[in-house]
Amino acid sequence: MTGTLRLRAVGKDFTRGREQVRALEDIDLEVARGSFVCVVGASGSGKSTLLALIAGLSRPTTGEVLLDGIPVTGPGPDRGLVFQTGAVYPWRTVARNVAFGLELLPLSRGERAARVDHYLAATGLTKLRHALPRQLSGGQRQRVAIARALACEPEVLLLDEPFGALDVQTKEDMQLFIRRLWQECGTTVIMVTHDVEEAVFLGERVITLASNPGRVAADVTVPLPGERDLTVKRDAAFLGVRAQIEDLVRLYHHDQAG
Ligand SMILES: Nc1ncnc2c1ncn2[C@@H]1O[C@H](COP(=O)(O)OP(=O)(O)OP(=O)(O)O)[C@@H](O)[C@H]1O
Repeated sequence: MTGTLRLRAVGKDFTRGREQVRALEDIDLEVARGSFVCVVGASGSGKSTLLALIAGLSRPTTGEVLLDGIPVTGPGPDRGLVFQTGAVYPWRTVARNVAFGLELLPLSRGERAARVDHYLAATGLTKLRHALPRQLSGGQRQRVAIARALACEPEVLLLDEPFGALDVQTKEDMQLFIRRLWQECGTTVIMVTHDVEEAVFLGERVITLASNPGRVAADVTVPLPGERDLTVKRDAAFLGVRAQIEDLVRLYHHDQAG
């Protein structure tokens, strides 16, 4: 089906010394174009492995990943990836960081400059365009990484704990920022986080992974309106889903420990 990301019976094994580790098993997932899906689960449940497979940085041992019906065989500009920290080039200015991925695309100089300007404005970084990453706060640096990924206008934006290293206040600012950006850009977003509150606030769907091997334990649709501000975190519906998913993460974590 067009516009959709599909994982079909995806499994991933790693070898660690003489041991075989099954990081993911039998993952079947369909993510519609333009949706916002969060992935939670205990440490080691395979969240980062799942993103790496979708990004094409790693190949599945079994099954396949399909974007618009075409198998993913490597990284590509149709999938942008942002990590927790440090994914900006320290020697490049903000604007040149945002331009980085565009240098590999068949765009004219004018088109490239217009894209950089557009995504600097969308991420509130226009005034900082000549700054170097070391002159920025952690939140600003993450916005540069997100702007750089979005500038390639990917079909899917993959975020791996992008706000995990930020203080609570900055994190909430970034949560509002990424939701607004998602609504403006219409890109599909798949975000891995440890933080269930964050997952419920941001996601239309929250997928919980179980560990050992990593597999889909639950796929919960978040019953909240599209327009959300931070006060929604105090609503009964929000607190109910949050508790439900926290229980699932705990259950499947204990499952693994036991
Ligand atoms: N390159 C690798 N070689 C061997 N084992 C690996 C490799 N990458 C991941 N693993 C194993 O696969 C499993 C899943 O790891 P992964 O990093 O995807 O989990 P995660 O849910 O993202 O964890 P965390 O929340 O701690 O980041 C773990 O058991 C991990 O040790």
